Amino acid sequence: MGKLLEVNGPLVRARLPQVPTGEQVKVGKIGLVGEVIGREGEEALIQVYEATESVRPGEAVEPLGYPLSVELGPGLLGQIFDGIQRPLDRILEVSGDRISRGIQLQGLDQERVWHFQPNPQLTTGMTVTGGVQLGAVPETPTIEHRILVPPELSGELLELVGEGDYPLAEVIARVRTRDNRLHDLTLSHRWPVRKFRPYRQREYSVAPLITGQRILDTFFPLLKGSKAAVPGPFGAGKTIVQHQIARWSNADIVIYVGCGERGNELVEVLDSFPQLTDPHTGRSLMERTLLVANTSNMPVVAREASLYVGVTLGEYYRDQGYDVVIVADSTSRWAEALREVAGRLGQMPVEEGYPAYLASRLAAFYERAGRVQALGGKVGSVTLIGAVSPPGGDFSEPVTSHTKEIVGTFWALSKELADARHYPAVSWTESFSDDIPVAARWWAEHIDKRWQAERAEAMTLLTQAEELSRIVNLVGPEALSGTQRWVLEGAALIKEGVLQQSALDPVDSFCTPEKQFALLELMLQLYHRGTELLERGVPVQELLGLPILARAKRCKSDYDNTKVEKLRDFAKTIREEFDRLGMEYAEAGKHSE
Ligand SMILES: Nc1ncnc2c1ncn2[C@@H]1O[C@H](COP(=O)(O)OP(=O)(O)OP(=O)(O)O)[C@@H](O)[C@H]1O
Repeated sequence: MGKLLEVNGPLVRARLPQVPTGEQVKVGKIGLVGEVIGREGEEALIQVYEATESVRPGEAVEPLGYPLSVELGPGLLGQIFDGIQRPLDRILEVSGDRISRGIQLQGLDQERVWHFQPNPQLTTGMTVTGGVQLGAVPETPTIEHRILVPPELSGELLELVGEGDYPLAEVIARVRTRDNRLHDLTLSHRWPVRKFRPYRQREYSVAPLITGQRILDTFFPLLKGSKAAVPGPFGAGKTIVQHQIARWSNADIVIYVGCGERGNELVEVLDSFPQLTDPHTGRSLMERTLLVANTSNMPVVAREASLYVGVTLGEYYRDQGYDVVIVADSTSRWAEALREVAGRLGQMPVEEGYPAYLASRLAAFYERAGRVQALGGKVGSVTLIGAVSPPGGDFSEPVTSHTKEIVGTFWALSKELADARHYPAVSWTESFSDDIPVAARWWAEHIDKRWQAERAEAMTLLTQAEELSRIVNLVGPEALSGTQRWVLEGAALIKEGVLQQSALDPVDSFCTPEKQFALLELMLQLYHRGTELLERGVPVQELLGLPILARAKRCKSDYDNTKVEKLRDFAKTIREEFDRLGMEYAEAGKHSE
């Protein structure tokens, strides 16, 4: 037992000899959750994850003997945890609407029994190592939860229970390590949140995460196992983009970490997620989702822990061979927690009050993304998507600019696009993706070989249009040639017919890769046909007046994902209409000769 010496907001100092940095402690009479973050001689510096009012010097501090860690096992999915893995529904049960402090609750339901099926390939006497699958339980109707030997354990398997129903704490296997120590294994184990879970080797990412959002999948793809950031000024649609990813992406497991965004937004997430259906299975989305949400009564520093809790839970499912997507909202609030702690520790502020280690902490966090071969041999991935909320929408501020250096995909939200009600307001000039070459191989193999070329052509059109719009703003549209005006229309077809996509439109909210490509191809085809006619002397006004242009822009909502063939038929109509127009002009030309 240690003794509290000083309380400084969420940081407290205690006399606590021999307790290592990183260890979890209980602080004060009410037993607040804390973590030792530094030591000076006999004294430990402790970060407390609950409000420390009413805690006084002289009270006890109890070391728990293990680092700040999470409990990993079946029953995680469908849960909503607070930033230190306490289930919110049970917190509310225990304390009512006003969450009291110092509640000790385990992350997982200890009473519930799970139907365990042992791995038939294992026999007693065999040597098992970390990651080997002991068996499995059906966690949800769609996710089989694989029970693995904890990463750092290896030894002789002395016993493995038969098929049956077991609660979490019951011993299901016994292992004797080389030093003759016996280890009882249960359906769950603990893992420290700040330590990445080991794997056998990193693998190249090969497939894009399909989010069903065209601006993301077709224009700025993100591979499964990669890292992305979504920076966005206030109100530019960050939340909707993240919801769309959580809802539609083709990951096996989705983890949403709400660290410190405004309370009402979190309530929105907590209310809306449980009502959503998983489009891939038709079942509740919560069956493959897990939420980690800092409650508003937790101090800012707790945000720091919640991100690590989320990523550790993600790595655990990765080790079972699943593709996991983690959406962190927002890393700016997390960085604010770092700043607050650094300030209280009296560390030298470097950029805008952030400590010098901001960039390295951010990098270390994103480093936990990846596609790996797990210790047990299965391949799984963690894809990290961090929202960033730059104050005033200024992307040069430290968190956004460091994050930009770290991530491979950057989905920059633009206030101007949002103001113009162009949604998703992802800017095509400021966003980037390093994953295009690999994604192109996937698109070529699964959808169409021309994907990369068509994507590049659409981007060129958008860039040309951007420059032409500047001219129009300066000297008016009359200054443009017919071809230039047609370029503007080509870009408008891409913007309105492909990029704009309403999350609220039931037909268009999710777009399959097939339909994404069909739409892109349709718009480019229209543009090419028009260009041909312009070259044959058809005036641009004739083309701009064609009703088929407006129809093409509506195709995204007129044809659902099952009607891609019909969409291609519509493309044929366009060809015919343009051919007819071309013929008419040829005829008219002949007559006038
Ligand atoms: N893809 C979309 N489809 C349709 N509407 C959208 C889309 N994205 C954003 N919107 C509109 O923009 C509004 C603001 O979006 P959202 O709440 O996601 O903004 P935000 O950037 O998260 O805000 P904040 O910065 O306050 O967190 C939504 O209520 C919705 O009307």
